Amino acid sequence: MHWTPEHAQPLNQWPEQHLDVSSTTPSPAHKLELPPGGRQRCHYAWAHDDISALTASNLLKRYAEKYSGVLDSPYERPTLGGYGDAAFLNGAKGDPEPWPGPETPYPLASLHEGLPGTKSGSGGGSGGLGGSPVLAGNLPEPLYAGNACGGPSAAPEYAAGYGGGYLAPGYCAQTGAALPPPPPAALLQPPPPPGYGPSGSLYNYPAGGYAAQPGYGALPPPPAPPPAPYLTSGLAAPTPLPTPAPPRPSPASYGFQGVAEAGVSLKRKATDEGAEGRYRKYAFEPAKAPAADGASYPAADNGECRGNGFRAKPPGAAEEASGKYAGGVPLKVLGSPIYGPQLEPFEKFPERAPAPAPRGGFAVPSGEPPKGVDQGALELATSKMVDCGPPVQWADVAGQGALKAALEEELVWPLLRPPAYPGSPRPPRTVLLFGPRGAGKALLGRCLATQLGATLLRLRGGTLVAPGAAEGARLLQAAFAAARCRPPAVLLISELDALLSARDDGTAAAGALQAPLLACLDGGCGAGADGVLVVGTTSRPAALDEATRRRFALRFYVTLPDGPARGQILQRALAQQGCALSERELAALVQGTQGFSGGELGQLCQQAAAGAGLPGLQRPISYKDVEAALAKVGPRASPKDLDSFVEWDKMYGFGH
Ligand SMILES: Nc1ncnc2c1ncn2[C@@H]1O[C@H](COP(=O)(O)OP(=O)(O)OP(=O)(O)O)[C@@H](O)[C@H]1O
Ligand SMILES: [Mg+2]
Repeated sequence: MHWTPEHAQPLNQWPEQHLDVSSTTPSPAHKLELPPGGRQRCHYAWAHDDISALTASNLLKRYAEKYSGVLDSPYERPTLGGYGDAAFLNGAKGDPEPWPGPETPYPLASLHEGLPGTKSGSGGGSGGLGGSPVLAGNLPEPLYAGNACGGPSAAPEYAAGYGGGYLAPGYCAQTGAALPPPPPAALLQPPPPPGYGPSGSLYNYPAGGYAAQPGYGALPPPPAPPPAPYLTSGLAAPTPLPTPAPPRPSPASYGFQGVAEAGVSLKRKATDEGAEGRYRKYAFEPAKAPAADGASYPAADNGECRGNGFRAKPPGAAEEASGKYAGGVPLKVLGSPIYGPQLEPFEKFPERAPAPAPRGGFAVPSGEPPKGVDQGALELATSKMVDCGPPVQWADVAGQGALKAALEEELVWPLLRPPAYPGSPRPPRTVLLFGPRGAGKALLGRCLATQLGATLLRLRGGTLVAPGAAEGARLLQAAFAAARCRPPAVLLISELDALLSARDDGTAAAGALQAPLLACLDGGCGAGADGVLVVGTTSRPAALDEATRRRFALRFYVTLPDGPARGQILQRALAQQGCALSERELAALVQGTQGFSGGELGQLCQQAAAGAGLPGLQRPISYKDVEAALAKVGPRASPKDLDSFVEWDKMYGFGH
């Protein structure tokens, strides 16, 4: 029999049409056995016990010819998802269990294997990853086992059926004596075509997933086809190999599979520096503008004060940034380059570009001035509390990778995303950041405002307490009202503890502001106050009573910077002073500043500058100046303090 065009059926049709391998008519008994809808099985069963060895041998030949036709036809590699519909195993579609016939069904795998573009022991045209036992052997176990075939792995079946003899054991039991002697083992297990073999780059999937596929385009042109020893009649092998599947876009998420499979929380995977992929954006980037604590920022509310990156680019900002940091010490501990989009706002957006429309659950239609709020206090709050500082990106915060990831995942994304379904839980509107002084709590609050595209309003507990309880309460209410007027808004209340309990300085109003604060938190962040996020910060979390604590839906510990983060903060701070230390000096400095907060590191550099006579610009800061400053500036948080933060975090914090 020769191949004719009719043999060139698409792969997805041949099981229907060519699995009917019976050369005999089914007996009535067989017809009786027909299970409903089990046509495939029955065809197979007829062939099972009716055909002779000779017929089987002919069939083998015939199949080989048909395959040669199939191989000439255009080949399309189905996607993995296609397995669901085309799952065949031992001729039984969609049935993971072997056919329960009286004898073992013919394992057609012995015919199919080694043929590119066919699926072992199956039809359905699924010549995908699991189709070839050669490939299957290279697949990581979970991937292959997870396909829709659901049956026993093809590789063992192949070995048993194919390696054990030319025909399947089930068949040999009947008429084995009549069969010709099996060909040599080398012929029975032909070498796989190039690209399909264990070392082929095309399907040689690493255990870790799909990372870094070189792409099909990089493959060399397929060489001459291998001989076809599996064709007993000596038929010529199909000349061209099937055209390799078109380049498959390698999804970025593939690289992440390993992490997910490891069963580790993604946010914990956010290593601080040098993190690849998605967390790369958390890598520290020298600031484009001094990120001083907010008090120094102009308070004018000219409509450009959203910390969202849409402010006008200051003239020469880019040049200044590059020039300023060009002389910086190249530091090995520095993270990988910042994630692209995070860098863009300054450079890309035109002057006075409109602020992005509030999105998701953080959106409110309008900022109507709330009734009953003192108009004077509202104006005061608006003019004095709105922070017009530069935007702070995640990369502007050195270290704190896990915390940044947690804030983004548990706060920013839920606030920005629209609710998944009506009635889905409201995203949190309050977050407490606690930790040693200068650890970067306020910096993170500003960063949150930037990420949310929100107006930032800042107030300090100490400032509210100073003028007395009544005035403090009035300002507090005005601040919440001003935030509600300008949604989306982030209201950053530093030194929260000052409002709650008597302090060492014996301020009279301390404690008296607790009730107004709770009322504002309930009203300002309750059901009717969409579009406002309250960020409270404190270095004395133990001063918070339960009522206040409960008002903050999320509570995160802001730790002191670790070594690499200290190096980054120091390098930036020193670069701002025109100082470039050698790598060795910087490493020594990092070592010597253990326990310093970010704020204290900034003070250290200022002290060094003062020692060098700056800003009189007598000479650049040297390592000796910094060393001398170390004698004057030291860490304030004691190990005992740090322990108490850890304890409080364990009891009331959310961990990260
Ligand atoms: N991780 C950091 N990366 C870069 N700069 C930092 C970091 N942590 C702190 N700083 C800098 O240290 C200074 C103090 O930070 P910040 O005001 O955010 O600390 P804080 O935790 O709010 O302190 P406090 O408890 O006194 O209010 C700021 O200039 C800030 O830019
Ligand atoms: Mg602060």
